[in-house]
Amino acid sequence: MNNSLIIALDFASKDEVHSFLKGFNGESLFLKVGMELFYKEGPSIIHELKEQNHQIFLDLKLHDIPNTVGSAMKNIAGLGVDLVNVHAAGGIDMMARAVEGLEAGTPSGMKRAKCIGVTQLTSTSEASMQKEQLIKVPLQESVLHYATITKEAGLDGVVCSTLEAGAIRDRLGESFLTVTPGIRLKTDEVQDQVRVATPKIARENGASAIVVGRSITRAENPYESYRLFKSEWEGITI
Ligand SMILES: O=C(O)c1cc(=O)[nH]c(=O)n1[C@@H]1O[C@H](COP(=O)(O)O)[C@@H](O)[C@H]1O
Repeated sequence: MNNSLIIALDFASKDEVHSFLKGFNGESLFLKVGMELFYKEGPSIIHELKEQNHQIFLDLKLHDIPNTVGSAMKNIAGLGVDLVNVHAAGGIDMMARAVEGLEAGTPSGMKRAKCIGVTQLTSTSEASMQKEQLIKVPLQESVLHYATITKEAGLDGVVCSTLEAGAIRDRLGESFLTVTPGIRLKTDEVQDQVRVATPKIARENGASAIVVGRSITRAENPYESYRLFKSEWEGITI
């Protein structure tokens, strides 16, 4: 999990995923399946990707009452994915039930998926958070607070931007995961993201993993783009 580059497979169907992965020559990857793809293809896409030896982050961002999230996680656990997430705003009870559900649903002999809490989405600015969520503290404080209650609930880490990763690490320790989307190369367009940084900054700030979507999936040469992100993330000059 640590030092992973996770590719966000934000595609409309498995056909698009297959043609994307063709360019990677069977390399074992860490792939994120999100709502768009999962709501179209369901569990079959997970089974296929697992058969191809990829690690999987199932990003469904659960946020509901504790009982519903716990039961949903029990079903998700049977899919055998490596990483799942919930919204930390759902609260400590909800997050604790998510982990209980995962534990109850993980088949014996299999490792339970790691569970992380989404703090403030990387598309959220401090101004919009304060105006729309009526959270009247600096954004970093809100993220740190969500991270603290996520740990208290027994989760394995958080989703945050690279800009908060260092402070979370300092407060909650190195083993508490910081999975960071909003990653762009200097020359990339930011699009709908707000709190963005390069893979180099993510590494310098001590992020556990980076999540990269469109800069790789929509690139002219996705494999080339993947190699570029990976080398900057790992600090290797190519
Ligand atoms: O949980 C996530 O993965 C997530 C949380 C967050 O705060 N921001 C965020 O961008 N993501 C996901 O990370 C990916 C980022 O994609 P790109 O902006 O295309 O690189 C998308 O699949 C988002 O759903």
